[in-house]
Amino acid sequence: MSVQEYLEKHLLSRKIEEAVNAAVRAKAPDPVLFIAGHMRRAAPAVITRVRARQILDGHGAPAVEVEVHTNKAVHRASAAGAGAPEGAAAEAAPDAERRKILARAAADAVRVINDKVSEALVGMDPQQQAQIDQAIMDLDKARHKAELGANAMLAVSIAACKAGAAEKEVPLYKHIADLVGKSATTLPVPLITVINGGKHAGNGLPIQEIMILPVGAKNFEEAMQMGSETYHHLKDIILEKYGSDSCNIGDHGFPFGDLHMDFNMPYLCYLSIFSISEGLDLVIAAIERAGYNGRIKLAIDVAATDFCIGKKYDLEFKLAKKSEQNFKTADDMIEIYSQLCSEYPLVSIEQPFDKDDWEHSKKLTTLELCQVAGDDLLMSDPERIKRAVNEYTCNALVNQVGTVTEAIEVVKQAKDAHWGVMVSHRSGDTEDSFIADLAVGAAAGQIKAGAPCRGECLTKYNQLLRIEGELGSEGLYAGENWRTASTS
Ligand SMILES: C=C(OP(=O)(O)O)C(=O)O
Repeated sequence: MSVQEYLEKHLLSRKIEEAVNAAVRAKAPDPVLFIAGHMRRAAPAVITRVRARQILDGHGAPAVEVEVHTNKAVHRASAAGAGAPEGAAAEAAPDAERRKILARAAADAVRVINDKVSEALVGMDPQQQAQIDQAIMDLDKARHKAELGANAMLAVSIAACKAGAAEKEVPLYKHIADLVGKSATTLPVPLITVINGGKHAGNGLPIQEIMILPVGAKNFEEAMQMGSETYHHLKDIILEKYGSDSCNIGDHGFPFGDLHMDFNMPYLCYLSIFSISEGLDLVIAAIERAGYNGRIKLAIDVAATDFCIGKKYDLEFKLAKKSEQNFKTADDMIEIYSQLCSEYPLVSIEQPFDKDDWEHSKKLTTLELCQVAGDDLLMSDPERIKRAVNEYTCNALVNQVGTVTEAIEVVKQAKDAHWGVMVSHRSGDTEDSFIADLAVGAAAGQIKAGAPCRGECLTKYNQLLRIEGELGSEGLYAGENWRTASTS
């Protein structure tokens, strides 16, 4: 592009004139410096380099942090987990060894970003998210995100998205809404995890999460207040019923409790419960004690892929002693879910069957008992979503995906099918709060970001509190419309 073309493209001749007029009006003592400052701000931002480093995520595992530099500022992002997919070797390795494998993967991703990704993105306009994401994907196409790793790619994409928002001088959620083609005024209902089980905790509970949804709150701030009160009542109930050993994560993250274990334990990983209804009973008791009966609903993430053996579901997969009666068929599981939906205010079930069990997921969805959200089943993969939409295999999307553009595409796909959209964190996430802005920008209606405790979870909820404050009377809490907010 010639200098003349560049000036014309960015309307710089007019901006030079404006800068000169402003210098005259301000009686600038040094007009050249004044005009230069003006023009630096008026010049379009371009990416000048991309830098990556290794950090630790919420599991204390190696993760990749990325900085996108423009001629104006530096924008930082990170995503949970190592740079590359963990692969069978890492999955099978003992924890300490796994850390080494993940560190090597993260180091590889850092090298690729500093070298190849930086070179590919230099000179690009940070507002052109789709082009940036395409350039990242093109680098890794042949390897299906194996070279960079999905999480490292996501970190680059998010950092670029933040740079795009800064260049437009709008909040991040507004920039995302522009990319989606929506207005950004809907605050999501938080699905707040209050009990962890499955592979995420050391108790006997087979399912991964029990969550509360304060749908009866008047706004997001009240929703978080209701959620955190209930969470702390739950702690008291657990202490009364099972004793202090049951709250087994200390304030400072030590996994077996420390002197501070009476306060603010991150997740309620008590050792003594085994059944889903036992967990739900505790949460219902906490909701009642907090005085929010009827205003808080329940959700579960079964993460059933983790305990599907052959075609059966081992509800005692973490127990040494097993009984045949707790080895359930998929049809038994449908019975269990139907029973739970009739006995509790259970409004959402995530990943109720194995990742490839399309048939039973469809059977459950068709019963219309509650929202059925696909996580492993869909893998945020447009082809799998298309099939699920056609076959009505589920009716909500859990969104965890490779680049911002891909996330937006699958959200649109889900919206077009009139599905619910749940923007989700990763377990052991980093302190990046991007998904809060994504949930508002994409008008998802639902966000799942963990307990009302621990920095990596709170950073998302706190960002939503800021956004609600910023939107003022324009902000609308999804509340009872949490399933349909994304489709309006
Ligand atoms: C948050 C989740 O956990 P993970 O990051 O382990 O998939 C989930 O399964 O929804």
